[in-house]
Amino acid sequence: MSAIVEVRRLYKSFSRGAERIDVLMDLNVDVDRAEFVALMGPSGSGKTTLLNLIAGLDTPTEGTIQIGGQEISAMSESELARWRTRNVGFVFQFYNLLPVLTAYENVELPLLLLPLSSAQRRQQVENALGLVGLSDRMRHRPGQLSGGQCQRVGIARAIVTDPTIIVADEPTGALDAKSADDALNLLDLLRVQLDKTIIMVTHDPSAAGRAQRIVHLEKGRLVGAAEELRI
Ligand SMILES: Nc1ncnc2c1ncn2[C@@H]1O[C@H](COP(=O)(O)OP(=O)(O)OP(=O)(O)O)[C@@H](O)[C@H]1O
Repeated sequence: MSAIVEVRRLYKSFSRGAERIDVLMDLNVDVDRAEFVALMGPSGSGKTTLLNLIAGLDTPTEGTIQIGGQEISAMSESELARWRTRNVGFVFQFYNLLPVLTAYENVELPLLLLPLSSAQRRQQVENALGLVGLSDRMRHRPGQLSGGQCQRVGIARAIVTDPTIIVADEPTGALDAKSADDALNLLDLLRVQLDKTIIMVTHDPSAAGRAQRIVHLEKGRLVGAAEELRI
């Protein structure tokens, strides 16, 4: 297996007025292709910050991040935005669906940024909604769907562009046990059937247990080092 995500000597600080907050310090981590990794750690340990950096939503203070051989830490903001559109699928705790759009239209949204015909878009949206078992709910709006179904729409939207990696921030945080299980089964299906690499932040040990590897962060550093770093 080759690493698809390579994080090297990563530092991230934020400034608040004159104060500097060091959030991530000297982080090294690899994630393999088609690996499902859970990121755990106390509140404020830097999990979301790391996830955002890997997803190209923010840039490091120091260090490098390579994804699929591309050094995203060296990209300009517009390059990064273009890269994100094609390479990252996002799954959120509260789904982030637009309430006025149908399930179909919500899943179609990321495709509108790509040069595709409407027939190609339709095929990709129908495939993604089929994969999450919602072919019969395409015309429903989020308000007409359960929380579990909304998250399945969110997962369909994350996969519809056929991204390199899927990042999920507390994807089961708002779900009951059965819906959480369904969502985790789906994420695992994306890994097994479509070779997707999944990085999930979670506080829930049972959700984390569904990943192949758990990476623990504490005060901006990885704990449990050696075998977790795999470099
Ligand atoms: N844009 C920002 N500006 C200033 N400080 C920030 C910013 N983003 C995050 N931080 C700080 O960085 C630290 C880590 O935040 P982060 O959200 O990554 O933690 P987390 O481990 O995901 O926490 P939680 O489990 O509570 O979501 C916190 O102290 C937070 O206040």
